[in-house]
Amino acid sequence: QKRKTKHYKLPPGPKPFPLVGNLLQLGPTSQPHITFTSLSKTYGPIFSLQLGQVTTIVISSQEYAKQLFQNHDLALAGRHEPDAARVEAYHEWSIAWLPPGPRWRSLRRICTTELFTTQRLDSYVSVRKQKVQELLNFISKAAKEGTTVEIGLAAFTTTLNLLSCTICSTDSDSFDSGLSQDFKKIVEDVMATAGSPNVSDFFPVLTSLDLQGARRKLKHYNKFIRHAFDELIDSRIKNKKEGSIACNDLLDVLLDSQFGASSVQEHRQALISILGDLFLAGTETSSNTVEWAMAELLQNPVTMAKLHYELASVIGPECEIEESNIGRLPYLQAVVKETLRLHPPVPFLLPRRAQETVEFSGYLIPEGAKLLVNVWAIGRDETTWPDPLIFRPERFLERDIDFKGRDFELIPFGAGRRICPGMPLAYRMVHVMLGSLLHRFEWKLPEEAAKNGLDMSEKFGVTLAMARHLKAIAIPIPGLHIK
Ligand code: HEM
Repeated sequence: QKRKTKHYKLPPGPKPFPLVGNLLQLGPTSQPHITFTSLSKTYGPIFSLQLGQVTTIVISSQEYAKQLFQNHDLALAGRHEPDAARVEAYHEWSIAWLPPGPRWRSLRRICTTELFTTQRLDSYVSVRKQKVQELLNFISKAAKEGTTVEIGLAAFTTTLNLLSCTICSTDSDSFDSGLSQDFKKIVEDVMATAGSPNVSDFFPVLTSLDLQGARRKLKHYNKFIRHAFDELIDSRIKNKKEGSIACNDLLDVLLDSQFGASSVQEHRQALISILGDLFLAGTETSSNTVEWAMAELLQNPVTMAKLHYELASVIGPECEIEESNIGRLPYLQAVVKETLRLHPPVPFLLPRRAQETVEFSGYLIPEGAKLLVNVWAIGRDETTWPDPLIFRPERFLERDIDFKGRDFELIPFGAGRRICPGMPLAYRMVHVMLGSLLHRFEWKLPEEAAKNGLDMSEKFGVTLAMARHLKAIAIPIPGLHIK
């Protein structure tokens, strides 16, 4: 390999200093997606950085993303898991952080065949419908009482319930218990901690010092998460022993599979990591999408009116939006795509590791290098998107572009073998939640936000959240009555 690639060089980038590499030039950045986008304007759509001991290659254009997924997907499909993901060996059974070996394949296969097939997802449609109805009832109550709705939290609670009834046939929370608020805080903090630049990741020799306290924080959160899943698993095992009717859901399948675990403890560790992956990866991403979409709609009344019109004419006042209706709502789909373009919930695809040295479009990607795909930059690239900063869903009515991993200018779920396996469920949840909020209610901003403008700043982590959570006032649409 070395002989074959000796004529190639790393992609261009700022000259590194000894030992620290380019770390000092980057400065303390709390928004790496923005910093890296401006670097791409200087060094081009593929550039390299030496971040401490780690050679890092950053891709910021659809052309290079296409190269990656079409020509080098396997060689570059390893993961550069952050040190934070290694706490209590979480990464050893995590679909998100495992390298693409037999263990990753078997865990991913179980999830895709037992959870995300159309047939499996269809079998839980009516339970999910019930959960969306609870969301509408909650908002209806807030509208009657004249209180503002924290959109992200309402969407998060619903997502949590939609996921838990699909994965383990249980309700996680009701709207007034406060549990989902605690869980949301934990997921937000885990995402921010795992995604933030960490000295331990740049200098693996310093890992044991945990200079930024990331391990300590994650240990604390793990305790809460582990406790919640332990309770869930123990109660299912007890029910099974007592002869209760099998739920035949993913949790039953996971309990019955060994997937190579060599002891009871290891099996439990595997269950915690898999459930952790699904709940952590599935909640914030989906609820943030609804929150960003609502924030954009509230600032674009004409777009909101068009969406109201589509929902009123296609669904009508008597019916609720169902998952099977999504295909008949092209404007709703365009609004979701436009939201995912401007506000990709995962701004960088999860960091990849070169499993071997690769010649990549005339450049060298050395074995072990870290590869980042800046989805945020690709969605705002002015050579692809006219007026990229304007929220204009119509662009997706004019061009046939989808986010399923074939159109590399829109890859909020990634592409290739590591594409998000939860996409089919996220697709249903996000469209139905957003569509229902708009079908049943008019929305306005509280006075202060209406006067001063909405704060659209971002909080960076593995996921990209609104730094100030969106609050809005719901007004029931006349003539529509929530049951
Ligand atoms: C709008 C919602 C969502 C978005 C935008 C999203 C996006 C992503 C992205 C960008 C990745 C990384 C892909 C890569 O590195 O190439 C990913 C991975 C993953 N997502 Fe999602 N996701 C969403 C919802 C969900 C849901 C609902 C679930 C499950 C319940 C889920 C489970 C996962 C898992 C397990 C992985 C790791 C896959 C692997 O590394 O093999 N996601 N997601």
